[in-house]
Amino acid sequence: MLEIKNLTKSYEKGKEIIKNLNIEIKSGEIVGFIGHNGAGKTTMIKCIVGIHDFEKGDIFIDGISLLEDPISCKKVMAYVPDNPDIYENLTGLEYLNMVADIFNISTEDREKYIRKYSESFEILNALQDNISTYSRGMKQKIVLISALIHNPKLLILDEPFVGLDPNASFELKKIMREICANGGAVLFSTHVLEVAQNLCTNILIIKNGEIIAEGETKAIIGKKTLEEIYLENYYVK
Ligand SMILES: Nc1ncnc2c1ncn2[C@@H]1O[C@H](COP(=O)(O)OP(=O)(O)OP(=O)(O)O)[C@@H](O)[C@H]1O
Repeated sequence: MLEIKNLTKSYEKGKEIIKNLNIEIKSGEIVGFIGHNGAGKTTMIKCIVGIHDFEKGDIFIDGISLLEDPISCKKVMAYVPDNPDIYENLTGLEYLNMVADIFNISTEDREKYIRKYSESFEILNALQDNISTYSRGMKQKIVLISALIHNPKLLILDEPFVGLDPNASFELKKIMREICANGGAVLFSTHVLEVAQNLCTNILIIKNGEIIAEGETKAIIGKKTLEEIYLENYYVK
């Protein structure tokens, strides 16, 4: 579903933030992406979703090269950034319809998905209000719904649980599992190791721009907790 080959990314010449990185994520996997502050998680995510360019390598989404056909790649994936900065002057519903227009979603499908996810995230009653009146968590819920509205095969999220209330976190985990059960895949960054341990089929650990561990969660943690494994082996002093 996602293949990264020899990815190298720098912001300044000679200072590589992502160093010749190779990753494969298969359908059905929920992958927790963990690593210290400044390790390169957001940078890698922004390369995958086409926000950042990169010097070397390529990224394949469902077999399609991001370099050769970025539009087709963007049609099958969705991205939820760590900061829900969206158009404040629209209502929640106007924003969702705008995204649905971009993805050419039929009236029937958009109504179905907006209702389904607005009910899941308990925001249906606020959809007619201006986004400027929303709390941070409410904005985050609108961004999540806008990501789900085109039924993506690959969902990529940067710190998705920060700021979500417990109900919304529970619903999001359920949705991630649904996407994977339907043959899709999910990649999300997090610093909350308990969530990664309990939710993720696979774990990816990055340190200073290099992948230092990857594999099935149970194989990585054995009889320990992910926190113990992380602190014993990967803690950056
Ligand atoms: N736009 C930018 N211009 C220059 N350097 C940047 C830029 N964005 C990030 N960096 C640098 O790239 C490195 C990796 O940052 P990145 O945001 O990818 O880390 P992260 O793993 O997501 O960290 P965190 O857990 O703190 O969110 C850091 O050294 C950061 O200072």
